[in-house]
Amino acid sequence: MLKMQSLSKVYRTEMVETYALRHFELEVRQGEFVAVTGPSGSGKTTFLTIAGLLEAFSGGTYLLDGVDVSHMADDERSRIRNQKIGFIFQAFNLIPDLNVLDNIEVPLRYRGMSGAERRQRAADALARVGLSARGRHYPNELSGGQQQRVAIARALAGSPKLLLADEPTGNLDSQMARGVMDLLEELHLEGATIVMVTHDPQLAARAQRNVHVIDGQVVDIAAELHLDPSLLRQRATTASSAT
Ligand SMILES: Nc1ncnc2c1ncn2[C@@H]1O[C@H](COP(=O)(O)OP(=O)(O)OP(=O)(O)O)[C@@H](O)[C@H]1O
Repeated sequence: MLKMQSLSKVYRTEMVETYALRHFELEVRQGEFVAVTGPSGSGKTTFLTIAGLLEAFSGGTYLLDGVDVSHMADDERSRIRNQKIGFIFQAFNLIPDLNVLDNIEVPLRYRGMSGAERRQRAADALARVGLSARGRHYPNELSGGQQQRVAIARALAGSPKLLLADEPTGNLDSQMARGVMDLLEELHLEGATIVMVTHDPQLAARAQRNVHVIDGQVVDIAAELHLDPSLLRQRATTASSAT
């Protein structure tokens, strides 16, 4: 699904060059749930913005779903981003003046769908995250955990090939964070490919595989858990019955 080879990203100002990523190597297979961890400033967000085609990189190769996006023009890159990628951010990024269903529809406007199809997909995605009754509510009428579920529904509505999450539970208390992690685990068991950046080792432990980044490089992919789906399902059940 995602393959980065010797990827580098340099931020240049007049005085300083910062290598945010250097010889960055990562492969994520379809259906994997990968957590990317590492200290502050190690390059995790830079990796995620490049993986999500939000930012260009300086060198190396990036294959997304078999397509080499390394030298792509900006408009083509945005087209692929809208088609293939769903984003979940720490700050939810919902639009306060739009109700929940309208928020979920926003990215679908770039997919050339009819209004009826957009509404149907938004309703289906909202049902998937268990919030059908909240479609006409506004974001400030929802709890933080519910807002993040809406943001996940928005990411899912376009049926993305790849879900990218940046500290998805960073603004939530521990109970709500558990609910959001349960949902991500369920989506993974249903076949979603998820890459999640997190500071939190406990959250990372719930992913299928951990990738550690230090100083812009992947340093430890030996910490893989390689759990089979039945074990993951068992773990998800235990986690949700504990809440
Ligand atoms: N726009 C920018 N201009 C210059 N340097 C940048 C820019 N964005 C990031 N950097 C630098 O690149 C490096 C990696 O930053 P990045 O935000 O990817 O780290 P991170 O691991 O996500 O950190 P955190 O966990 O604190 O969010 C840091 O040294 C940072 O200062």
